[in-house]
Amino acid sequence: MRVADQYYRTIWVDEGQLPDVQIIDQRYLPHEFHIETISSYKQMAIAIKEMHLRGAGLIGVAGAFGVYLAYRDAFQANQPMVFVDGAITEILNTRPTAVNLKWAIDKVCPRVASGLTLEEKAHIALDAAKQLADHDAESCRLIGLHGLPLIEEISERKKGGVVNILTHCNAGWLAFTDYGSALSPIYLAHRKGIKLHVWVDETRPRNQGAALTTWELLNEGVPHTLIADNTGGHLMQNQMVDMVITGADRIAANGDTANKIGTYLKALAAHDNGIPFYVAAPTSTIDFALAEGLGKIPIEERSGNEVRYVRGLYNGNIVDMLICPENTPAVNYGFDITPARLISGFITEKGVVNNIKLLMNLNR
Ligand SMILES: CSC[C@H]1O[C@H](OP(=O)(O)O)[C@H](O)[C@@H]1O
Repeated sequence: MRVADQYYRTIWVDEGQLPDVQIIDQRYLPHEFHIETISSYKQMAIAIKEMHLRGAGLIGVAGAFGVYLAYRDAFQANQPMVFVDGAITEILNTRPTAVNLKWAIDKVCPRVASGLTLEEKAHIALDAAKQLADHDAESCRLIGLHGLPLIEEISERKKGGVVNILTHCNAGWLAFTDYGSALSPIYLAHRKGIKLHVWVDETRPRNQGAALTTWELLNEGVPHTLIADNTGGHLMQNQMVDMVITGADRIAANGDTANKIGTYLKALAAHDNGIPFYVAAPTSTIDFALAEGLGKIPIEERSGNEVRYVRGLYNGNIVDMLICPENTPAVNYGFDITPARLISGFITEKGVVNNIKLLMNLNR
């Protein structure tokens, strides 16, 4: 994506022998644009856990680069393989819900054959991580292509009138290496001249919608309006939403989908109002080993401080403001499960599918 006339991916390495990893540090957006240099696996594990970067696809790619850094750390400090194994387990445990993390690490690790030096292993892991980053970006580009006809169809039905799309959290460019999942078809439709408007859920507690999705849409010139999380139902009852597109962090084999907390309520409201509800995700987000999602997909619980405080700009400084009495107990479930029956279809890099059988076929 272009930011201030320069093209960026969300994660990359510069030229050179076994380079550091660069990421866009999302904690400061939309107010400041920071790039963080990641120089060790430990730093990468912290970046994933503390959400310097986030979004299922990007978490996966970052995990892959974390494996590379673990080999590089071991090579540079002359550590045994047990160090690398421990590092990989640590990276795997940073965020439990997005299955892309395991998917990516499972892709990189078998590529590193035993019998090689640690330096050679680091080079192989680096190449594998770079390939996964390219794969992630290409998958998202294809999600855009496959999702586009769904928007075009509504536009045609409305005789070129504005297509109103509601989205939750940030499933855009920032959540992947490039393009995004839910936002990818929206960007493509906008570039093709289709009139559209996006309702952006603020997405408490961390406000990925308010902070990140609005920033992305503004950058791309896509008309949008920020709404409080509780507004969607009212908009849907009043014919102000034509479709909902969200991302996903893990899709079970029956189609049950984990996504940012609050997604389920949007799906219920969409169902009640006959509004199509699509989940856009690469097939790396499908957990084919998990028969169903309800009660089975691990739900990340984060610090209650993310609920007690809200981050914002005050007098030119980024500050966290307490919004309740100090020490008020707060619970912070990061995700909820939307049952498959509420989902109209899945927009993947292999096409749009709406039933379990077709979803399973994508694994071939
Ligand atoms: C890959 S879709 C983006 C996805 O990421 C969000 O979670 P988080 O910001 O906690 O990483 C959310 O569920 C979005 O839909």
